[in-house]
Amino acid sequence: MAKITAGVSTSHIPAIGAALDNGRSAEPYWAKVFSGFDFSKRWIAEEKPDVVFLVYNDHASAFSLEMIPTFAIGCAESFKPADEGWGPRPVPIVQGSPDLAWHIAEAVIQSDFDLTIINKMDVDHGLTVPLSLMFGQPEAWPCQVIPFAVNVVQYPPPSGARCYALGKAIRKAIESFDADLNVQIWGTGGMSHQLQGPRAGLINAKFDNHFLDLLVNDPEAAARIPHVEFIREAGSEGIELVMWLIMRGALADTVEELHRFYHVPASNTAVGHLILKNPA
Ligand SMILES: O=C(O)c1ccc(O)c(O)c1
Repeated sequence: MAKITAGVSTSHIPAIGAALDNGRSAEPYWAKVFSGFDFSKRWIAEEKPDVVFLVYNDHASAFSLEMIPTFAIGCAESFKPADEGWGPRPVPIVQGSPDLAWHIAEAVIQSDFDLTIINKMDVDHGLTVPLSLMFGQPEAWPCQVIPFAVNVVQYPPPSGARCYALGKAIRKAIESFDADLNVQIWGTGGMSHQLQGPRAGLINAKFDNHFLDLLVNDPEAAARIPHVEFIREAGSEGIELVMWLIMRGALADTVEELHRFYHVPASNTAVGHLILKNPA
């Protein structure tokens, strides 16, 4: 059977992708950001996941105000990097995992979570920046990826509790897939940031670190945080942290924290990163 061996969370700031793509990652400002992923790159090279189930949000690249799925699963054979206004990122095409994705869609929809099935989609920085942070700049991404897009852009986003429960349904679905696959689940976005209005630039390190602690050790409490608290404490885009709850819901109640990194600033946000190992 397929197994979820680990969860990874990371912010997905577009300027990180631009720093890598434009050869600026050694500059002192960016070197500090990338240093938080040195352990992670060594770790994942040994772990060699077959598939990453990657929870992220689209930034009006594949979707728009014309179409806003709350939860959308990518079932295609492959996904091209999106053109976000300055040409597609020079990163490999993402290879999907259609058989597993369709199995998850069937199991999760029949567990009463209504997913939108996506058979054609370009993927933006929300998905490609986490891949770059974890794998660097390879010729081809070393594993298959199932993109799982969550609406955290247009009100109303799903609650943290709903996301946490969805993670549990995703875990059941993956672990009932009859193939010997090493699967990781990643939750991306966050941490505190607000990109517009009088509070633009808001960073709340105390809230972010408390959220990291809760996510690892008391995920039920993290799942009870209401939208208004995320937005008040972590800024309007801090709501992206509900995506980390999908990742956490898909792991065991007790996990081992293998790695943690927290750094301010990267562009307008705090960078948070966790690697959580599922018990064997
Ligand atoms: O400019 C920024 O800091 C920033 C951060 C995260 C995002 O997802 C984004 O679209 C922009």
